Amino acid sequence: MTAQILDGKATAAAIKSDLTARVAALKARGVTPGLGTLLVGDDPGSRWYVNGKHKDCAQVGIGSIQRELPDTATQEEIEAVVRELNADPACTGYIVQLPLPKGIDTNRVLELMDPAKDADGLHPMNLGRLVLNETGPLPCTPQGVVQLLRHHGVEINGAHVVVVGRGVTIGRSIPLLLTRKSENATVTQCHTGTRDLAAHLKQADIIVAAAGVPHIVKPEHVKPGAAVLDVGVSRDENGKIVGDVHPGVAEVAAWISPNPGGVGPMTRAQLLVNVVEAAERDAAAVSAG
Ligand SMILES: Nc1nc(=O)c2c([nH]1)NC[C@@H]1CN(c3ccc(C(=O)N[C@@H](CCC(=O)O)C(=O)O)cc3)C=[N+]21
Repeated sequence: MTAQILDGKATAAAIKSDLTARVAALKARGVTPGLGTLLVGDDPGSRWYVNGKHKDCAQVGIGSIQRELPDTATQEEIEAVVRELNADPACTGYIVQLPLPKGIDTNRVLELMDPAKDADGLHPMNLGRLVLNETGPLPCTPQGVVQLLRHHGVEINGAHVVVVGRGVTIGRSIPLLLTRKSENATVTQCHTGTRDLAAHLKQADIIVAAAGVPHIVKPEHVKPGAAVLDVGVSRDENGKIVGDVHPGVAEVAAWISPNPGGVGPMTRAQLLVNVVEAAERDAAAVSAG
């Protein structure tokens, strides 16, 4: 058996085509969504990601506001730019590219962001809204995983999902999304304190591998017919991506997300969704008010 591909590139393209129409409708009402990014320092990887986000914006008609600071920037200088983005009417949503340089209090920066402009869905207010089943921006990588499964018709309702990892970008919040009534999954969260990871993985209908440990999910861990999502991004000595999922898993699973070409493009698409939905909420409030 060879697994079917959970094609993140194609799914992200479909989402972007839907967004293009919604952005045009917003513009017709006089609202232009604009994504801001704040990049601190010049890590080539971070710069590549940020540039990719602005390319995506150009494709769907979203405006771009690019802010940069040197890696010597102080806490105060970073916070000053955050305040400017909060106040800038052209910036309807933004992200502070992570990680920030050593010595910067990242949580203090993130908490200063206007939650209504939080394109990452990682502001404590928005994570709290998710817990309370209120509407708001959703964390991009977890929502990208959910959309990738939905788009390919993989049954989430009633499925047993095993998440490997408890990092802030996905592991900690994906169980919140998957256990909503609209998804209705049963979730087991595994992490470095888990006693028998292999036994948990073997029970899974869906595996979300987000540990950042190369090839931690091996073919013998996977129940035949499972769906396996590879969220891990490690690099080998040539800079090539090595995921959390061993390539041999494709012979056991029914569905597998390639890496690259799986969850990464979906994360980027969801960022645009958050920006457009925030602008749509604003536009609706203006019409109502
Ligand atoms: N505030 C903030 N928000 C983020 O969302 C955020 C961040 N900081 N810091 C860094 C991580 C990383 N990240 C990725 C997004 C897209 C791909 C992506 O599209 N990857 C492609 C290509 C990968 C390649 O070839 O190098 C793929 O998977 O096909 C990867 C990684 C967002 N991040």
